[in-house]
Amino acid sequence: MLKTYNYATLKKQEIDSLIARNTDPSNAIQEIVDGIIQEVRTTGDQALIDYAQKFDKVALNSLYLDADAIDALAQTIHRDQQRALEIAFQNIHKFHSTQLRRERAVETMPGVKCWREVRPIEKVGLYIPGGSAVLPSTLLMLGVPARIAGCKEIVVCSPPQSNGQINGFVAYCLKLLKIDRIYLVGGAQAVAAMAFGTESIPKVDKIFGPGNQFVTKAKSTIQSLTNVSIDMPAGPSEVLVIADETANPAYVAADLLAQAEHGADSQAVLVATSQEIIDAVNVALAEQLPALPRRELAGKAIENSYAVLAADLREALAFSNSYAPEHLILETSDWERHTRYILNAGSVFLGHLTPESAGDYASGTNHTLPTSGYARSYSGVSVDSFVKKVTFQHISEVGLQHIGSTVEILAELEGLQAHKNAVSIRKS
Ligand SMILES: NC(=O)c1ccc[n+]([C@@H]2O[C@H](COP(=O)([O-])OP(=O)(O)OC[C@H]3O[C@@H](n4cnc5c(N)ncnc54)[C@H](O)[C@@H]3O)[C@@H](O)[C@H]2O)c1
Ligand SMILES: N[C@H](CO)Cc1c[nH]c[nH+]1
Ligand SMILES: [Zn+2]
Repeated sequence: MLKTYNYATLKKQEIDSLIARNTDPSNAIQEIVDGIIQEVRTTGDQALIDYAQKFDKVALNSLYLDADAIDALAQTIHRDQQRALEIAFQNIHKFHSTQLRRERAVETMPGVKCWREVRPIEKVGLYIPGGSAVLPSTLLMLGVPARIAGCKEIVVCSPPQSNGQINGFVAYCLKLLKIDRIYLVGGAQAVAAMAFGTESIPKVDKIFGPGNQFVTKAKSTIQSLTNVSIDMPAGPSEVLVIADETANPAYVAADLLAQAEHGADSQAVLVATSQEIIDAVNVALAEQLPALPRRELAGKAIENSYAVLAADLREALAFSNSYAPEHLILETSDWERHTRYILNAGSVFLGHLTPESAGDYASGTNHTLPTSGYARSYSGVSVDSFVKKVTFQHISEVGLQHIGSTVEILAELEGLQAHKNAVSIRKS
């Protein structure tokens, strides 16, 4: 049952506390993660083997699986499952391949030509979650844009299963992506291994992928310790559903539960334009929850979530913009008039027949998205995340005549004589 707040009577402080999530007020997660990073830096592979034993309850013989092992595992899945993964792969590929666009060169002054060229990030590390559920779909969401961008080295880490293997679905996705090795390492230790390198695991330039609070904290921490960057903070899943009187309460409840089942720390927020809708969704939640295999996790997430009563869709969107959800669902027939008011959201799902699960798996958009309010400033993963854009310029003799004195004056007013000389010497 979702606890209800009335938007009209909420004070700023109350809104601030409602929209806060996954904070680490006592620094407990930071301390654990700092310890893990330190251990991986000093003892490398041995730390990874020890943590696999401690957290994943596996005694690893090898830290990775190679092409033969991946081939064998990929063959264990059914043809219809292979086909579903292939369709997801193709749709993600179709959507992401439009993202690599060439920009035109610009002549800012006669003879002064500037342009940008796209270059792939050479070495990328992909983290595929595997704690409470193994997510082969995440491998497609990260691997497809990495391949389109042309990244040379793709390092993949995922926690080992209890038999020291990965599942056949992950193996099949590796084959679709033509990746022939996977490291059996999870959690903060996987992030540390890819950030610093170990005897077995290569150091990368950028680390991608979602994960629990340990993974997310490790990603934010390694940025201050290395020159390795990250895609974004992509932590426990969250959804905010806006529903008006046209919404089907059963659909709304199903969408809330779909994200709630990721884990107890997921959030599923309902913003509705009447108390009747909230009541009907609560009834639907009570009907649907008991039938779910992951009802315990989903139930805990629903307990940690809430509903907000808004006067109308504009007010509902005002709350949503403050919350900045990873996923925003507009369960209203009137969505077209309102999309322009959406300012902060990772990925948006419009109308009654667009379940968020479609974006999680197969419609084509990426499911690696900013959480915890970071949708205010970060985009989800795309091909852009895997490339840099390098600027170039060329100045001709005519160009130097046009721009030369401007640069000389600006260098002089900053008191940088050598900068001025670099122009003057070419003019004389
Ligand atoms: N934002 C996104 O784009 C997005 C996408 C997919 C999934 N997700 C989220 O990713 C998360 C995946 O989490 P998960 O736990 O299932 O898998 P995970 O792979 O992120 O974490 C599992 C690992 O966590 C480590 N760990 C577990 N308990 C620990 C402890 N007490 N101390 C230190 N390390 C510990 C272990 O090494 C374990 O291998 C979920 O919260 C899901 O909602 C987010
Ligand atoms: N909803 C998750 C992102 O928060 C992605 C996912 C993978 N599998 C199922 N769902
Ligand atoms: Zn999901």
